[in-house]
Amino acid sequence: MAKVYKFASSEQLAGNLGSYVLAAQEKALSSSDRFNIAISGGSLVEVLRDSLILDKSVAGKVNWNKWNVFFCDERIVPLNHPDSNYGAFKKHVLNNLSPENLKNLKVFTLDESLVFSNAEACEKIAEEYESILPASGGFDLLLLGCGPDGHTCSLFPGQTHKYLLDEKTRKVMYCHDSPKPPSDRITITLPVIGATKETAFVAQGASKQPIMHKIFDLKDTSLPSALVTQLFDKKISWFVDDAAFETVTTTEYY
Ligand SMILES: O=C1O[C@H](COP(=O)(O)O)[C@@H](O)[C@H](O)[C@H]1O
Repeated sequence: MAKVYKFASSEQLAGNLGSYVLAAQEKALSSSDRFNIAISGGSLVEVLRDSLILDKSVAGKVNWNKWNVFFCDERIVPLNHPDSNYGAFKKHVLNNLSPENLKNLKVFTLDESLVFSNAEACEKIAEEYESILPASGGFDLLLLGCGPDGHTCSLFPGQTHKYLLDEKTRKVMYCHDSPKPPSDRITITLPVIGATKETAFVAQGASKQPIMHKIFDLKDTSLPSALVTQLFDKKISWFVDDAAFETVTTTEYY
């Protein structure tokens, strides 16, 4: 069964998510020199700032110099564009770190020189990103968001984007015609999530109530966030707040 951790406030959620990330960091560094983590964009980035920078009980224990940071999905825009997931992470997290913490921190972004070209270039961005993912063992931790339509990473529900969920071998895919702008994106695939040691979703706020009901009460696995939870349940944790989970009645978390 997947685990659901529910909190009354966003501060509590952030602190507990921070402790969860630290535990994954320690576990990884007990057998490796580097901690391989992939993060999402959207609302998650500000939660990361609250967890890893502003929560002082967590901040001092983050071993940034041993982190390899990747992106679960990225929008194909320049890295300084307001829609860039890297750009958001830089603004909210990296810009708040000291030069000492940044020395050996590695952040893996898409190849910006190919941005704003044609579909062929977008495919190339996906191929190149796939080639720089951790070679063996996969990720230690993925941090995922969940959109109001049930998408996670840039895995969207519906027939048009089924090719992304159906992918069995590629690790990174070009997502075209995204229903949420910007239209061109890259995303990790289900095989990558399946090979990851632990995965946490974060969902906060009343706007997430309808989708939480569909994922947990209705168990609508046509929704990528529900599908990921069903497929990899034992390795999945959800960090939610009371507002997002207010209308969820089940305690059977897959
Ligand atoms: O477009 C995206 O949206 C999802 C969900 O974002 P949220 O703001 O609704 O939490 C995000 O996880 C993904 O990385 C991003 O590209």
